[in-house]
Amino acid sequence: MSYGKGGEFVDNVLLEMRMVRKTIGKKTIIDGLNLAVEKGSILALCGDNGAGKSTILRMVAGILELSSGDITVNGLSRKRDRYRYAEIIGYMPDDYRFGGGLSAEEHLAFWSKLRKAPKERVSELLERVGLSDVRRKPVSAFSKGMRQRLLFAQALLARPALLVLDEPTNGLDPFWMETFIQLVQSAKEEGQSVLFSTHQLDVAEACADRLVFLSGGRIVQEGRSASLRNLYGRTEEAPHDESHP
Ligand SMILES: Nc1ncnc2c1ncn2[C@@H]1O[C@H](COP(=O)(O)OP(=O)(O)OP(=O)(O)O)[C@@H](O)[C@H]1O
Repeated sequence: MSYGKGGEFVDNVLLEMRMVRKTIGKKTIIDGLNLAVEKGSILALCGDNGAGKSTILRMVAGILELSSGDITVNGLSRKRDRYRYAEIIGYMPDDYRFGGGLSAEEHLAFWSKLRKAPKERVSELLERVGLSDVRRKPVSAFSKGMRQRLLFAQALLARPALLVLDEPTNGLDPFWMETFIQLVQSAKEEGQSVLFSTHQLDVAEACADRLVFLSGGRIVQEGRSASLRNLYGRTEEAPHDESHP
């Protein structure tokens, strides 16, 4: 990585957050955050409940306003190039209410139209996340893990340069957790970058190039070492997800 004259990251940086602050009422949630994700790399945001992970990801995804600072992706500013900026990001929220009694296939088809993704992508992704057999079932009948896999598929639809995933392995059983790791690694091999939040340090260590630990809206530690686990982390048991291919 190299730096420009103004101290800015240049060359291989895809996502850059500069002095990003978020306040809600009198509360400072994110406090002057600087963070960069290199092209073709995977960064895991770790930290306890309330550390600010979801807030950061929502700001990067463009669905939550910044109080100050700016975010750029591939040189496009969130403030100035709002629409083009949004097009290069695939976002998986941590909580999404599927409504309307639609099936998995109908949801993905709807999102693929919005993102102008080719039709074939729908069946390809349903297959990849193991939902082909239940494609016509209403999502309201899905387990948490199955809904997570569908949300992950929608983030992948348009092959975005940046995947922003909020707690993507939450609710996945060990099989699908392992599959998730393989899928983000293939995304990386195809040149995509990934920014995801997790409480599961095993997952972060298995697939991320860099782990960033947050506390109170600030970065408190970063690196690639398993020893960080002893300082800041806990590994949680994976809940049961019945649906295997
Ligand atoms: N709309 C809001 N109004 C007030 N406070 C908020 C709001 N949204 C988030 N916060 C606060 O901001 C802080 C960071 O929340 P955030 O959801 O980003 O944390 P997190 O690291 O994602 O937590 P978790 O691991 O529990 O998902 C928390 O103290 C939370 O209570």
